[in-house]
Amino acid sequence: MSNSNAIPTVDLSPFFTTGDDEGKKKAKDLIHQACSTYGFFQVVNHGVPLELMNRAMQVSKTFFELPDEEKLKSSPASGAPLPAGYNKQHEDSGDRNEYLLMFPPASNFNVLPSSPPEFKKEAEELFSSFVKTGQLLEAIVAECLGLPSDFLKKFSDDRNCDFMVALRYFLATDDDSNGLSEHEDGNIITLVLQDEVGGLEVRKNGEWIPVTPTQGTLVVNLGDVVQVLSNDKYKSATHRVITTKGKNRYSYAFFYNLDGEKWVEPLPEFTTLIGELPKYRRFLFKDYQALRMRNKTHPPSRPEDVIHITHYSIPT
Ligand SMILES: O=C(O)CCC(=O)C(=O)O
Ligand SMILES: [Fe+2]
Repeated sequence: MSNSNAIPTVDLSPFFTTGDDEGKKKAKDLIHQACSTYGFFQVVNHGVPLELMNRAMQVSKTFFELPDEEKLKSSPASGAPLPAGYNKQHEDSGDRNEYLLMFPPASNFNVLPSSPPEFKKEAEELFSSFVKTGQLLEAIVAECLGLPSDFLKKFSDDRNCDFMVALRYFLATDDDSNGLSEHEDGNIITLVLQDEVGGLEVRKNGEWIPVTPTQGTLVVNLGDVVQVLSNDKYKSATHRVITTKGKNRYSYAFFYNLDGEKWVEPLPEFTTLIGELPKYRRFLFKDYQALRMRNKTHPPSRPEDVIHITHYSIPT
């Protein structure tokens, strides 16, 4: 892999001290470059303690290694906006993984495993730590876009909509290595903690670039909401996960998300105020989230019928 294709790693430590304007500028330049082209970067010194990441990864492994009947005790209850609890992908979905989805620790929707006993504590602590990093990144991304640092926070600050998924990917076989099909995330910003197995790939200039795991590093990608608000100035990253023979991949994905009642559309700063036409029509975020859920629960037989953000594109 040539250096020009490496996913940049950004040191966030300047944002945890005062006075390091040079360091902040360097970080923002890197983030701006990555977000303008393909929407993916990695961060170090992001505020999530290494010890916590390791403990959370360990409890996830212990949970997923339990027999199915034990895991199924955490099956989702009905009525939640997303299936909070343990889920195995349908055979026909093509995605070879199982996952446990959770909302913020205080949510009544959560169905967290009682085994291993430490699962709840570690996962909740990881969640809360991810929220803080998400808030920091939200402010940085706003500034990189040339907006006030509290712009996205003012746009939507309902942290009850955030969710986190602990994932286990199955082993690759001779003819199947599809862990998670190529997609873009629908939210604002996603954080991924991956183990040492690898398999996450991002599409850049038509090529799939592996995001090589490094201890202590978090992967960051932008979601569709930022792409729409910025009228395509920043990209929602296209990514996928490839499975590995003989090794399960474990990861946590944290979705810094939007209040479902919010209307999303290109901001005037990226349209009327600079003389550009909007590339998307406005939509209610919960409608988009429901369409995306339907993609998963009732996968269309033809790939071109899967709903992406282009569903709201205005033809030029
Ligand atoms: O497991 C990963 O590394 C990525 C997960 C992901 O892309 C997703 O859940 O949307
Ligand atoms: Fe994703």
